[in-house]
Amino acid sequence: MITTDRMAAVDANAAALGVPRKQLMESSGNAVAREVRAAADPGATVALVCGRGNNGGDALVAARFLDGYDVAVHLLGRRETIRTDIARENWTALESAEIQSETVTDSREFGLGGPDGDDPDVVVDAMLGSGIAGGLREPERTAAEAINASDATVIAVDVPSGIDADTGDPTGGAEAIAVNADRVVTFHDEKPGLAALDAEVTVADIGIPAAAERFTGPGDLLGLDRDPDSHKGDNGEVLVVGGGPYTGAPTLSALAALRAGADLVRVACPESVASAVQGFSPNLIVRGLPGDRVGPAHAERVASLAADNDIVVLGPGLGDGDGTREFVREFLTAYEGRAVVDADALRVVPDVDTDADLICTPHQGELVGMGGETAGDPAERAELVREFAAEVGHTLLVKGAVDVIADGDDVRLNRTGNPGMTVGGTGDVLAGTVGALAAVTEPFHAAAVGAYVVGRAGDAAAEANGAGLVATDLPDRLPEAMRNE
Ligand SMILES: NC(=O)C1=CN([C@@H]2O[C@H](COP(=O)(O)OP(=O)(O)OC[C@H]3O[C@@H](n4cnc5c(N)ncnc54)[C@H](O)[C@@H]3O)[C@@H](O)[C@H]2O)[C@@H](O)CC1
Ligand SMILES: [K+]
Repeated sequence: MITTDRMAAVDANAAALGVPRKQLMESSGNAVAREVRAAADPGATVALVCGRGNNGGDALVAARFLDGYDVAVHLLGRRETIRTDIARENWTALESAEIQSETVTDSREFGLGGPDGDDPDVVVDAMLGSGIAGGLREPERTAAEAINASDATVIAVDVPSGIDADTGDPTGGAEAIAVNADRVVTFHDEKPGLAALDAEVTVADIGIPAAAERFTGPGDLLGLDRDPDSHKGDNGEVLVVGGGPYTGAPTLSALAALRAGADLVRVACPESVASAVQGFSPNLIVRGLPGDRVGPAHAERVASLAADNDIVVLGPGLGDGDGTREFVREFLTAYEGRAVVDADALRVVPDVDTDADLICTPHQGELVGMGGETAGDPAERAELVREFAAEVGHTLLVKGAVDVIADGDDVRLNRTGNPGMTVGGTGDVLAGTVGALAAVTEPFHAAAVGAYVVGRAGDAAAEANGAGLVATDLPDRLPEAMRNE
């Protein structure tokens, strides 16, 4: 099963792997034509009703694969209104090939039949697919009524027009009109909403490489854009809890969280290091905790600070001194929100009883310290991480040459990054980045995107600085790494 949003991400990842959308459209169109051949013998009349998006583009391709059939293409709009270059190129190809095609601009002029007014044997519904928003407008609405009133076998491309592929409900509300399809040929994977429909569903393999789903890619960044109307705080408030023996670690996490898009980043650290942390950047809000180590006496104060933030990043630079583990245990036992847990705080996770939603970011050694297992073979390692995530009941991001992200159900691999990133501090950057992302998206997605963009920032830093790469190079490169291109 794949949702519309995930499908869009996978599609963009496939393009980044060298399989562009136009190539997928060619496969989709071919699959639609095969479905027509399965439904009717050569010589049959086939009306392809095409919208102006890529759903329509799939049927424009199909028309080229239907030699031997009496084909008529109805484009719902003028050529200039076709929304994508690839669909327009396929329209031009049809016109050049002199395949019978007409443009419909006025719904009153829409008719499915040939000159004698008979219904065609097959109608291909390629008006709207995953790009639909709201109920069918004109001329799609009139065309849907005509399709539903005809005796033809109706084959829907990807999803019947007017239906939400994620839910199976009409996009215009319960009573709204949608195409009533006999068959649906959908692409790449089953869609959650199709099973409930009274139609025979075929899933067509369109050549999206499995790696487009298995590995992170630029498509995973889709949907993370800021809402232009958002206010301060809407894009995440992050509390970093750390420091004591180390000052750099919490600072790196906090700066990374800011560069990864958080609106406000607060650092709770021992008073002994508070002014040093503040000295790194005026953009940080620093809250000093009495003493030079974070300990159990601070659990209540940190809990009240945490309540004012969307997410806590727990661990950077905390160390493993007297009382640190007790602090982490006490804090997590009472905390019910979302947190990224890194470094020394990780050891506590497997045996703490918490309602918090955690993203743990261990490297292989820390994973073993938590009680997890690792393996040399990447596929085996991924499966072990998935099983361990299910066991601890949290999201895991296990750092390595290939990072493994798992939440017990899903597993994703990330291969951005480079050996130069084994320098100290890159893990703190990652924890802060994941923290900022987890304030605005789901934990698994946040962990996967975090790994991807920090690796990308590291790759850019390595290109600029070679073996001289240091962790402080990374935060400033995050905004560029998060651009979806
Ligand atoms: N990986 C993928 O996602 C692939 C998608 N493909 C096809 O591309 C389709 C998605 O294409 P698009 O994103 O171009 O979207 P659609 O072709 O579904 O819709 C395109 C346009 O229709 C208009 N529209 C939206 N709601 C409307 C409404 N209620 N009434 C009238 N017009 C409306 C909008 O202007 C929208 O841009 C899929 O359903 C599938 O058929 C395939 O070509 C191959 C791969
Ligand atoms: K459709």
